[in-house]
Amino acid sequence: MITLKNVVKKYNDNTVLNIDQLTFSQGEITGIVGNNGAGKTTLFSAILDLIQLSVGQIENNQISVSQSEDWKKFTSSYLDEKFLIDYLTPDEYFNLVGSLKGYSSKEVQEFIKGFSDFFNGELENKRKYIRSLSKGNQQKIGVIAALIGNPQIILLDEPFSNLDPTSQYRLRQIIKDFQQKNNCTFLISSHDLNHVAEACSRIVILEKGKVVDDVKTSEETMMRLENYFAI
Ligand SMILES: Nc1ncnc2c1ncn2[C@@H]1O[C@H](COP(=O)(O)OP(=O)(O)OP(=O)(O)O)[C@@H](O)[C@H]1O
Repeated sequence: MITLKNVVKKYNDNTVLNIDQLTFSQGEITGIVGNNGAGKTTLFSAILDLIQLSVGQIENNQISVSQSEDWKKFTSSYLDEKFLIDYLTPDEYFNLVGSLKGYSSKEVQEFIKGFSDFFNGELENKRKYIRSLSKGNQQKIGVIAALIGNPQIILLDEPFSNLDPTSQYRLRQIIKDFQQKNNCTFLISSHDLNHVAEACSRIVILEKGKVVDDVKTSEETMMRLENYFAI
């Protein structure tokens, strides 16, 4: 469970995140939506302790993220390609991530095999360096690497962007299946309302750093999102 209390992030006088109280419970898939600059990436960076808050506190399973590293054992994420190591091949990168989590390369390869449809024959057993792959394929590597090691909390920043439509649908299913199997918590930011409404059990709308809506996904959710964004 992740809890935010009185969280404020300012850059000079510009307040980009301002959340009184927000909780993400175990087993939820929450979609974070909002227009450009709404604060989605800032929220994720704050939860991952990649930026220092101006005010407030964030706890991940009762561990203050800014005061201990213990939450990193059960938390994983992919925000952007800076998370990758571009002079490795995809297999080398997966093995490296696996080894950090105590998995043998055989176990990692076994796990990775389960995503061969998603990789579409372009990533496994290829001698290409990550830096020479397309943005979409780089993104696939980062997202699947984030699933290695049975994490309990997974943050994905715009995981559907850069992916072709077939891969978007496959990723949606991968997320849902992984959550069901492991009862883990996903936080997913996205501009794709359709995928968010379909994959997520809860949707939080951010606007100028504030939570302006927070709903359980239902049949009306898509209409509610369209009404909000079609202003
Ligand atoms: N290092 C920084 N210095 C100053 N302002 C920043 C910095 N990082 C982010 N911001 C500002 O914080 C606000 C929120 O940005 P953020 O990237 O979190 O939005 P977002 O919802 O992820 O947007 P997008 O959908 O465009 O990716 C923006 O106004 C942005 O310009």
